[in-house]
Amino acid sequence: MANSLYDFGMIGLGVMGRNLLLNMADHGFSVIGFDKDATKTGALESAATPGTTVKGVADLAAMVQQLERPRKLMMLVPAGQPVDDVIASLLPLLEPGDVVIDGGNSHYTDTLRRVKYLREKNIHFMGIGVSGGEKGARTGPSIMPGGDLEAYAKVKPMLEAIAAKVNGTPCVAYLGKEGAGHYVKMVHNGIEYAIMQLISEAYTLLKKGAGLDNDQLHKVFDSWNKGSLQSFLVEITADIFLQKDDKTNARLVDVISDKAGSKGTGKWTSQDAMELPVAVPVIDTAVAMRTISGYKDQRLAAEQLYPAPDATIHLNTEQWIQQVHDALYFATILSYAQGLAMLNEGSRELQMEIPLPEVVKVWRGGCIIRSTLLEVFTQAYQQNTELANILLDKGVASLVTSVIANTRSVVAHAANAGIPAAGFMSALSYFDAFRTGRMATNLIQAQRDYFGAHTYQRTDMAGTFHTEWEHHN
Ligand SMILES: NC(=O)C1=CN([C@@H]2O[C@H](COP(=O)(O)OP(=O)(O)OC[C@H]3O[C@@H](n4cnc5c(N)ncnc54)[C@H](OP(=O)(O)O)[C@@H]3O)[C@@H](O)[C@H]2O)C=CC1
Ligand SMILES: O=C(CO)[C@H](O)[C@H](O)COP(=O)(O)O
Repeated sequence: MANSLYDFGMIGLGVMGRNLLLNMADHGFSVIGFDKDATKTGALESAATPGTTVKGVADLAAMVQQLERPRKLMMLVPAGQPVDDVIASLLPLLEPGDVVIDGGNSHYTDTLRRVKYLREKNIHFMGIGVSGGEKGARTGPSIMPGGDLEAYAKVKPMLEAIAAKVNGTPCVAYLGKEGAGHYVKMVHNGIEYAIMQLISEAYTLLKKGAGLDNDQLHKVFDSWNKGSLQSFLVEITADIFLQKDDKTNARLVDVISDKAGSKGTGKWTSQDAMELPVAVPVIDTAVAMRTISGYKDQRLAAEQLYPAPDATIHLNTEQWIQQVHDALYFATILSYAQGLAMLNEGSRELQMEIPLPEVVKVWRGGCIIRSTLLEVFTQAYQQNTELANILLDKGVASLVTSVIANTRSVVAHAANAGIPAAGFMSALSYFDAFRTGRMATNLIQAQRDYFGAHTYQRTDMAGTFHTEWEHHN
């Protein structure tokens, strides 16, 4: 491409950066990518679709000089210090009006700080959440932009071109002010943690409770993926059970260590939810379970100390599979409900103006939490754009009601059989509290007033009251 300038630049040619850039090229944009590792710039060029314009360079200044003005650049580097390092290296090379996008999983408070810092230098900075993993980035991710509307207008045609499509509609929309894009992506990941935890519980309930082997588990999850549980995570779970290990004759899932890692977005969701406050106990539980998974030595020691009850579920296998299906459906709805309630409250508290009807539409395709349920929620928000919690929608309520009895049965059986199912239990407990008009928390308020003169409100008259409680023994 002698003498011509490139439409778009990418910094960081790892899993996401390389694939997103190739996706842009496939949609007719001329692109240039920078990575300090020359093997990655070479790999970028050799992976390009013939006929597309893709260049890889190991010199940041050379990349910036070859971009069309105003420049449009994205970085896909690890969150935290690397993002600040890239900004510091870029700043002397940029001009007022240039657009810099952070497409990684940055914490929204870092994004707020960077937006402010770069605004002072007349550089547009946008935090954009991208979901879909390696394959999604290459063929159509879900994209969650937030921040500067003027900058968004400049990159909107490109983002709409590369995003996943659902019925022809691109899975990208402007999702609010300042750090909103990264806030929405953080909560997306919190919901992702929750649903992954629930699927792992369904797996253990079927495996330990009913003795299903990997082929049977594949069939169950595959059939679930053809019905009301249809989703990306259920689909890949079905695949996982069939994968053979190339080092042994075993199925790969059986030789993978049970320590689950994390990069922090689930934990941030829990932390920020506590801060607001808004209750997201299924997400909290999912984060905690990954933490407990790391206590391998302690768990092995405890296994010797505390013999497990008989884990067999004494129900007809087909009946048990149906009950676990229903419990997974129930708790998945609860996971979305908690995440969306957090977005509602976070948007209000932080004045981000996040449009929830758009969020659920953007999540319908391309992202890790895409599922047929997002269509249900899209309809719910069409009925009421101000819905504080999707559990208050009548359509959602009828779906939840249809599976509640089986969910209660699964939770009771899991408790009796000693099979850990904290996600299901937590979803059910949240639901039972949420649908209770008068909880037992009047007693907590009485205790607070008893020991700390924290006062209380009454059910029968307005005002704030304190009692000198009598000590009765
Ligand atoms: N993988 C996934 O499924 C998803 C990841 N994300 C997020 O996207 C971002 C990128 O992730 P991913 O592509 O998986 O990560 P990778 O580790 O595959 O790639 C990161 C790239 O960033 C480069 N890099 C690291 N530090 C710097 C630096 N200081 N300056 C310049 N370049 C740097 C690395 O270069 P080098 O190796 O040459 O040092 C590498 O090419 C992260 O924030 C991640 O959380 C978002 C959605 C999905
Ligand atoms: O953003 C993503 C998916 O949406 C990334 O894959 C992220 O790394 C997942 O989180 P974790 O690594 O903590 O499981």
